Amino acid sequence: MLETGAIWGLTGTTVTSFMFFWAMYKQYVPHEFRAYVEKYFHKMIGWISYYVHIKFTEYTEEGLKRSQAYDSIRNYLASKSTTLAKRLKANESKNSKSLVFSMDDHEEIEDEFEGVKVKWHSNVKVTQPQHSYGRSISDERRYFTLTFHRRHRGMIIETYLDHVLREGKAIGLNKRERKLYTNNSSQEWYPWRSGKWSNVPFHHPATFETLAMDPVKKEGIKKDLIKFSKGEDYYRKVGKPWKRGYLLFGPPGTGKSTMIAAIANFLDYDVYDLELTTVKDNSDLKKLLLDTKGKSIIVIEDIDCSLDLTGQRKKKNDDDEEEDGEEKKKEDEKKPKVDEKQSKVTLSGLLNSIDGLWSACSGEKIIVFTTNFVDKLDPALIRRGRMDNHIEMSYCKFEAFKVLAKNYLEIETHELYEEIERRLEETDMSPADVAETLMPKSDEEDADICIKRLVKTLEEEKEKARKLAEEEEKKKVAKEAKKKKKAEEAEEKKRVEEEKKKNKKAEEEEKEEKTEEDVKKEKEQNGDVSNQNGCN
Ligand SMILES: Nc1ncnc2c1ncn2[C@@H]1O[C@H](COP(=O)(O)OP(=O)(O)OP(=O)(O)O)[C@@H](O)[C@H]1O
Ligand SMILES: [Mg+2]
Repeated sequence: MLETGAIWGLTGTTVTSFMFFWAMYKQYVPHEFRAYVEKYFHKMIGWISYYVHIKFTEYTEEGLKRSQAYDSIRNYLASKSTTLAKRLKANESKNSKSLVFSMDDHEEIEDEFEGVKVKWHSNVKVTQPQHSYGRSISDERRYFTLTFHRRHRGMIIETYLDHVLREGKAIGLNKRERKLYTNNSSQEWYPWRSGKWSNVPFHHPATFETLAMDPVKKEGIKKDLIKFSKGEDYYRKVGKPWKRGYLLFGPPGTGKSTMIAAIANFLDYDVYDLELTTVKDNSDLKKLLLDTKGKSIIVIEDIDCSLDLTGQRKKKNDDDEEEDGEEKKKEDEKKPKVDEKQSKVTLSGLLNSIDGLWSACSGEKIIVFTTNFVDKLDPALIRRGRMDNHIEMSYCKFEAFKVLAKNYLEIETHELYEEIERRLEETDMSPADVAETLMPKSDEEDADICIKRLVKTLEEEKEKARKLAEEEEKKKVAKEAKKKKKAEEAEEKKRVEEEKKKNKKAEEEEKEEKTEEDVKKEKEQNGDVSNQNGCN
């Protein structure tokens, strides 16, 4: 019998030799040849092994779309790994108050279901490094492998996997930390990363309760959202993809972005903030949208500025527009220009991405466009069916003011409310400006001071608006006078031209008459001469 020392010695030698050969293999066998060897090695193992392996990759469809099955499995395994795995990964939780553990890369855990044991292995494959601007960066592709005895194949595929996916999804929904995604703008540095999202936790405090707008309109929107979020069967029945488009339009500071945050909080959805100007082309846009999950809001802010999506503008057929031509040109020059080199997304590309065939992938989605200038948009972009619900966010009126006063000052009534109501009807002030005026600027400022400040501001705003209107009126009158003068000058010019023409014609006719008379006289003279000659 071998002694313990001898066994350790033997084992040590075997391990050392193995490590030596492994290092030699890795160093000297070329990469292509290794892939070849590994392929046949796996084939051989398959012939003799009793075990079945199933691979679940992080991205599906040629790496275009994040796999929901992978995410569910990760959640399921994370719930098991705290007790079963030896190596864990720790991340901060939702509120950064505690830690969340998950299975580390290259770690293995065993699970048991209905008396059957299976093994899960987490893998990561690092792609060949890509070189850009002198940097060498590689991409990591993760996947899980499930291993089980082949005699349980039926049960595992039909029952166990269903159980894992269902549990994982439920855990995911429970623990879900909502995210705000934004598309990567660093394509120049990492070109292969274009078409990908990066994210941060979404903690916007806006809710429908704090949103200042007409309560009837607000209720309507809430009902619409609830109907949509519960409408899976209905959408299937009518044969429509489960998505809904919202167009939010109105002047700056009227709460369009705040409304998006309120919708996200109301439905518990993620937000994908799509910056169109950094999307390379239509195909990149498709990739990005394919990589979005269900229960999400896809937002394109200031769609009129994002790209030249205004389609055919109104044809100029108006005198006024001709007059304004130069002013408009100047204004256009002032506007920031979209970098055409950077983004080649077209209107048709965007339309296709909103409701092309593949846009119906991966669950319910809300698409929101915001704009300050709804008239500038191509009608095709905002037609019902694409943008189903058009919501105007307007200047602050009394109902909206009451919400703001309640939020900012915690008051529901005040003796100046009537005056404020009247003044708000007379003045166009955005909720953002009203909110800023209402906000106490120091501990000494109470509700009364803030309300009085608002009344004063409204008065000033009214005066400002009056002066502006006067100036506008003056400009209009000057413009009219200029137009009239121009028309009169043109009329005068026309009259002079016609007069000239008339005179010229008269002169010519006179000349012609004279010539005829001369000819006649000449003839007569000639006749006289010949008669005299004849007589002689
Ligand atoms: N309707 C509103 N209810 C509550 N707060 C509002 C409302 N509108 C504006 N605000 C306040 O004003 C700020 C600016 O509003 P927001 O960014 O939503 O305006 P916007 O319409 O998106 O403007 P822009 O057109 O410039 O993007 C918000 O942070 C919020 O505090
Ligand atoms: Mg905004």
